[in-house]
Amino acid sequence: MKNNYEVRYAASPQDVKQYDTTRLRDEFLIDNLMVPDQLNLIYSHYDRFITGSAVPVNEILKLEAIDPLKAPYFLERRELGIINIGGSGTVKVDGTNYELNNKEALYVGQGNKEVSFTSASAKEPAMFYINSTPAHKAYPIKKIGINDVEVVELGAPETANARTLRKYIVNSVVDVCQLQMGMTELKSGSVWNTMPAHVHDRRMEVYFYFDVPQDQSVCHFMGQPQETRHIWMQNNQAVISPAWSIHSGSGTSNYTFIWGMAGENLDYGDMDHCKINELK
Ligand SMILES: O=C[C@H](O)[C@@H](O)CC(=O)C(=O)O
Ligand SMILES: [Zn+2]
Repeated sequence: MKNNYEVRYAASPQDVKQYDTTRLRDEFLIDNLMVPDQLNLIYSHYDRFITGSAVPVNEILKLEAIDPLKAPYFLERRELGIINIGGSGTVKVDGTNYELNNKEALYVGQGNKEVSFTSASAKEPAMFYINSTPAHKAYPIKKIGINDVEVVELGAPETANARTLRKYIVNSVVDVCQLQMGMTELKSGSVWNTMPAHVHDRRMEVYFYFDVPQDQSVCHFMGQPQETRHIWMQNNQAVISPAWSIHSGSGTSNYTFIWGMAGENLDYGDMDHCKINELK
């Protein structure tokens, strides 16, 4: 089965100011992830960042070189990060199997030719979330288990932003060209992520919201700090955050999200924080 893909162009903040709800969602919201037996990819012109998912149920899903890459295979000039948010599954890279349980990750460096995805059980399929960025060097494949991540506790219950941040694919854990990925889990009773908000004009970012309880939702905030907009996000949806945009959210309950970044540097802490009482 062929990989499905969609291309999204980059937009200037001056243009985005004029967007209505539909246009904002068309440009930035990704709402076709985690579809059973499909491998779906969204190619963004922001840092040529690809967001995708593979949910193998009855089929083996293979990562293919989509047309915009003009490459013989997907990773010819790219690196790849995968985090499994479903049941146990396997990522096979050039003949070697890597088992990924729930919330385990795999970094696959440039130059690997064949990548495929399978689930251990069709009843509880693996749900592979995928990020990929251009790469200039071939770094080794590395599995990142739950004990390999760097953990940071952030926020407080009083400000409804108590959360655990887990850095999976950052350069202190695995050698990478430009991709960074991690997961942030909101504590029960806390709803705000990335507040105080920040921007990093050096890097774009994609947020993927999951483990959102049934009938609950997350309101994602984007835009320049003094010109914000919001997008209501449902479970298993992602949103592209341009380098000029804040990326923060508030839920009607707690939830978890995966963040992925790419761009100019690998310094996770390089952010320009926005004063909460100056946001508009
Ligand atoms: O640049 C860093 C990213 O926006 C996220 O890692 C922030 C985040 O998960 C949080 O504060 O909750
Ligand atoms: Zn950020």
